[in-house]
Amino acid sequence: MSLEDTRIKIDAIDQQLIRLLNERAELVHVIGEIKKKDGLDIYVPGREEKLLRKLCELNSAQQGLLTEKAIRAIFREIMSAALALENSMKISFLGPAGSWTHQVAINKFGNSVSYVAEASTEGVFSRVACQGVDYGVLPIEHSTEGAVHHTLDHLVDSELQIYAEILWKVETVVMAKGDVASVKVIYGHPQMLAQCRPWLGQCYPHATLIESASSSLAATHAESEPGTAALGTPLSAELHGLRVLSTSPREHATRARFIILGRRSGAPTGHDNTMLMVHARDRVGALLEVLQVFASRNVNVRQIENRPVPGDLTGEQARFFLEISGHHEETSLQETIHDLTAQGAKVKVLGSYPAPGWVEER
Ligand SMILES: O=C(O)C(=O)C[C@]1(C(=O)O)C=C[C@@H](O)C=C1
Repeated sequence: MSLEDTRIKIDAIDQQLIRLLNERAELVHVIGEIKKKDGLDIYVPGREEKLLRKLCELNSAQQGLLTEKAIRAIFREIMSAALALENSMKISFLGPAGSWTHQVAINKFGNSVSYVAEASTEGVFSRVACQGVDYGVLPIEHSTEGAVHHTLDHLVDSELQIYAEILWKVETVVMAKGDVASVKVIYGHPQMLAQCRPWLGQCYPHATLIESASSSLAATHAESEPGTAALGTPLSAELHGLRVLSTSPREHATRARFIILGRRSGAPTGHDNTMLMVHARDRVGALLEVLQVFASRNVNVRQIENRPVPGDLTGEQARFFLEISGHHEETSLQETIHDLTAQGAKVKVLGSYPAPGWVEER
C-alpha cells in the first residue's frame, strides 16, 4: 500500500474514532446528570481501574501493537475529558508546579481538569475542606524515606478521608538548556542527589553536584545559568523549557505512594484497603493486643506505622497507623473496630479506597 493510500485509511479510522468518542461523551453526560441528581461522586477510581484493566486485557487478547502503558495513557485522557464534561473538576496538589505530586496528579486525572498548586500539606487539606477543589493529592510514603508523617498526622485531625491511592514509580530526569557535553554542574534536592549519585557519576563524571533547597529551585538555576542542569520531573522540564537529557535507569527508580484526599470515602468495590488510626495506652504488649484483635477477626493488616502522640509529654500514649485489607463498611472491619474500642483503644477511619494494583509511571 502506498503512503497516500495508507494515510487515507488512517483518516477514515480517525473519523470513526471521533464519532465513537462523541457517542461515548454523550453517555458520560447522561451518567453525570444521574450522579448530580442522586448526589453521587463524579470521580469513581474503582470504576476507572476496572475499566483500564479490562481494556488492557482486551488489547493483549487481540495481540494489539499498543503497549499496556499506551492504552492506559490514551484512556486516562478520554476519562479526564469525561470528568470535565460531568463537572468542572478541580484538583489541588502539594506544589510547586512541576513537583512529583503535580506529575502524579496529572497522570491520574489527565489534562482536561484544572489544578491548583498549594505550598503546604495544610494548604491542600484546607482547600479540599472548604470545597475550593474536589480532591487533593499528597505524598504518603516513599520507598527510601518511609512514611510521609506530615500527611498522616494531618489526617488524624481532619474530617477528610483518603478517597484513592496511587502507586508511583519515581523516575528522575536530568534537564538542561544545552546538551550532555555542556553540563558542568547539576543542581538537585539533597534526597534526589543522594538517590541518583551512582548513575550521575557514570553519565556525568565531570559534573559537580550541588544541593538546592527544592527541585523547583534547581530547575530555575538550570534555566538561567549556562552549563548547568537540574534533577526533577519530566513535567518540570516542560514547564521550565528545558530538555530532558537522561532518565534514571529502571534499577535506580524508587517507589512512592500518594493519596487522593476527598470529603468522604468511596463506596466499596470488593477490592479495597482501609487506613485506620489506633490510639492505645503505651505499655508492654500494646501493639500485640491490637494485632490480636485483627487476627481473631481474620482481618489482614498490610502495613503498620508508629507515631508519637502530639502533646503526650509523658509518653503514655501510642498511636499506630494501620493499613487493612477491606472496606470499613464490611462487617468484619466494623466488628474489629468495635472490639478495639471495647478494649479501650481509640479508633479513627482515615479512609477506604480501591486497592491500587498498578504502579503508574510516565
Ligand atoms: O462510569 C462512570 O461513573 C463515569 O462517570 C464514566 C467514567 C468514564 O469515562 O468511563 C468517567 C469518570 C469516572 O471516574 C469513571 C468512569
